[in-house]
Amino acid sequence: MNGTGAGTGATTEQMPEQTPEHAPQAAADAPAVFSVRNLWKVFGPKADRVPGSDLAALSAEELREQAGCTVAVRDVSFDVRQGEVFVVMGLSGSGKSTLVRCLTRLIEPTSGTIAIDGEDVCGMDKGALRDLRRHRAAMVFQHFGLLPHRSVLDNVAYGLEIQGVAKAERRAKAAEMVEKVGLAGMEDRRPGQLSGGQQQRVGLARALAADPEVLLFDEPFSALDPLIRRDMQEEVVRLHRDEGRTMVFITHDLSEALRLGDRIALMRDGRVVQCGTPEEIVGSPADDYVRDFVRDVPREQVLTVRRAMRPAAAGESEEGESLAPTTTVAEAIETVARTGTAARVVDGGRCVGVVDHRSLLGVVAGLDSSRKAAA
Ligand SMILES: Nc1ncnc2c1ncn2[C@@H]1O[C@H](COP(=O)(O)OP(=O)(O)OP(=O)(O)O)[C@@H](O)[C@H]1O
Repeated sequence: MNGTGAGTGATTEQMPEQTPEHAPQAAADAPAVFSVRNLWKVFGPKADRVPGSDLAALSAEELREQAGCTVAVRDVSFDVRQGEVFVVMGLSGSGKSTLVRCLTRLIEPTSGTIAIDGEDVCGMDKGALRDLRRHRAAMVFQHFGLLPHRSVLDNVAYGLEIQGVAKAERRAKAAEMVEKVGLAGMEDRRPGQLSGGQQQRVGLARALAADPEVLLFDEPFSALDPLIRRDMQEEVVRLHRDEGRTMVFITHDLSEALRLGDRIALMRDGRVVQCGTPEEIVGSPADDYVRDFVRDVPREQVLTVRRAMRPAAAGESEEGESLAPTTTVAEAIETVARTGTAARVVDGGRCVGVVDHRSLLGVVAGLDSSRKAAA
């Protein structure tokens, strides 16, 4: 792990377009689907003596030498809210996969609590766990493990087959999902006759066919070339927008996290160093590590006019173009440059502030960083 954000910086070209295609943010007061509290995962002998003890204060290296243990997840707490895309981001080895695998106990947590819809995951027996993984929180892996001799349709129907769904019903459901992920007309092909991106879509359709409450994605697109990867990201955004399904998405790629996430948990050495919206992470980094991580992000493409606005002066709240509070600073710059005047930020029919050349440039230059983004 290189300890800095070097190499993770996003270029302008890679940056998210915060256009209306981006799914609406899940409401901050939406109920939690997953609630994780004080979660630890320690690998190694007698791992359960580590959380909360003096051993936990040792550096990773000391702990490995003295106790033969590795702390992959260290005292992590967060909620995944209904309808949001929750991204877990961090460099290689920071604990992302371990954390997400703990959610459905594909990896057994060492200590802490996990609940799904208020139900204790750690107390589930084998049957309840199977049900959890199949119906409630399905995982989409980087390698989908498609069955090579089966058609696209049968691959998609496979999960339903395991569940004992009758043939006609599962084929009908599978056909619907194949259509949903944009593979209509390819039902009879074998996986080997598909491109990498199309194979990913088959895997996605298979996970969707089980109609899980939450989709868990483990770096599903990291092996794809950039254009196909972009396609698949848009597919995820579209699915999310159409269905509002809750998603947890692991990535080590900052631009992917910013493009997809309603909220991002940024991990370092097993800890969540900051959990917030893309705007909070980029606009109000919690520490130097996060600041370094997001250093190359074009701020104007992530930050919104909420950060740039100032109170309206007399007469200003009735004049000028109106912008939604979710408008990016980049879009607002275009409006202000075109009209040559300040623009109003209007929320629910009420003018909540004004942006002008100066306030917008202040955000681009980072002069706003002492100011917190409005909630
Ligand atoms: N089964 C295991 N036994 C021992 N240590 C493990 C095991 N699995 C993971 N680790 C360690 O836990 C830490 C976190 O690993 P994890 O795979 O969760 O990270 P990650 O952020 O998902 O990395 P990547 O992006 O490379 O997949 C690493 O130091 C890793 O070496």
